[in-house]
Amino acid sequence: MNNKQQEFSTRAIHHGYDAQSHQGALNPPVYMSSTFTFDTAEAGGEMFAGEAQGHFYSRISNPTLDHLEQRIANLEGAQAGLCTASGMGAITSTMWTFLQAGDEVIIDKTLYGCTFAFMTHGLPRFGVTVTLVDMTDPENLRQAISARTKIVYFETPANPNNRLVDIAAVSQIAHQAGARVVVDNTYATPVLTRPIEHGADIVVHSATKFLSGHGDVVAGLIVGRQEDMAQVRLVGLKDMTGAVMSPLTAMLLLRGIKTLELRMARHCETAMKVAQALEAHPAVLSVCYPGLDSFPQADLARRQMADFGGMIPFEVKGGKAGGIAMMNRLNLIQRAVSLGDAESLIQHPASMTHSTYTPEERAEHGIAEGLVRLSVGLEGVQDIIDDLYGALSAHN
Ligand SMILES: CSC/C=C(/NCc1c(COP(=O)(O)O)cnc(C)c1O)C(=O)O
Repeated sequence: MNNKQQEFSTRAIHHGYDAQSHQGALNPPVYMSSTFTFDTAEAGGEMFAGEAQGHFYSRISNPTLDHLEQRIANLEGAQAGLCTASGMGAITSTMWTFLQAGDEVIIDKTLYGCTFAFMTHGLPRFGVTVTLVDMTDPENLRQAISARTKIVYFETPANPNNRLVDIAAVSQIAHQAGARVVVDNTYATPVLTRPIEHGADIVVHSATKFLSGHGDVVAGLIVGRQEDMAQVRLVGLKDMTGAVMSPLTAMLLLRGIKTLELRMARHCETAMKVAQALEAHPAVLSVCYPGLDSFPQADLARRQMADFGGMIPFEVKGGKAGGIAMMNRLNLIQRAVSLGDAESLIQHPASMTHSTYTPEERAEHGIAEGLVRLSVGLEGVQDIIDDLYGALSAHN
């Protein structure tokens, strides 16, 4: 194949793997091996010293994970990748690698609940200052950033309210101050947004979600420059967290990623129709979907996203009680946390994924008590809409 970059799905299925180099196996072998033998005692010493290449212990590297790391890096347009046991494993391994007491991290005001807890309660216990900034206006970052700022961190779209951050604008400001930009790309995936192409330094994923797409793994992925990924592998992952991925999980992720582009197209197509149907219903107060003209950051959505994702946060009349009652009347849509699965899932952030925020913090960070979050699955769109309308029809 000439050096023209192949299309996304071609790379998602084939990049970095040659069956003829693996007994003709169409799928990469799964190396369920915790340790690897040395040809000589000296060779072992050279590997530990980093003077020789190769696998010696699966907490550091593994051949099956290697295939997945190369593939996700290619799809995100990064030099290198790293697998972790969970999205939180990806986030914490990255943060511990580049931070020490006295440093500052600047985070956007809306993050997934456990990420928010790690940043605001975990890091400060170890002398790291965490500053919250509303990055929907990059000028707020310019006012807050300083030479102490080592990392600028955000999600776009953000969990749970789909708030966007302008990656290029924020990266330009962060780099002027010498900070690294770390973007959680779980919601968009590289199909819709590739943060590295907009100037970000590191991308993290909860691969538990859209990337695997079948609700059958908990996993994380990190991509970035070669030297940064080597540091996260040997410091954050090997020593600080040990949050390593099983080769079996890597195999399931390689399988899920083959259909990522196909699935994201269906998630987005269905979500657009569901968002429009919700917006038209009299019992619905607000729908925050980037593809709607009513979305407050519609211009940025069209600039930064190839399509608008599968996540729909919305509010119904009656506040929290109304949202909970509506959720309990659903039949097809499953009441469950997590997102990006074939099954449509619905949950209540204030009492579930974002219960780590205080009520005051939720109000401050745009997470309404009555907000419900729908992850639009791959079922028939009319069945999803009928289930929602059935649950809303009883709404007074
Ligand atoms: C207990 S709530 C279920 C999990 C949910 N989210 C996870 C998540 C993580 C962390 O990823 P894991 O460690 O793989 O779960 C990181 N970054 C983002 C944007 C996420 O949404 C959830 O339902 O919103």
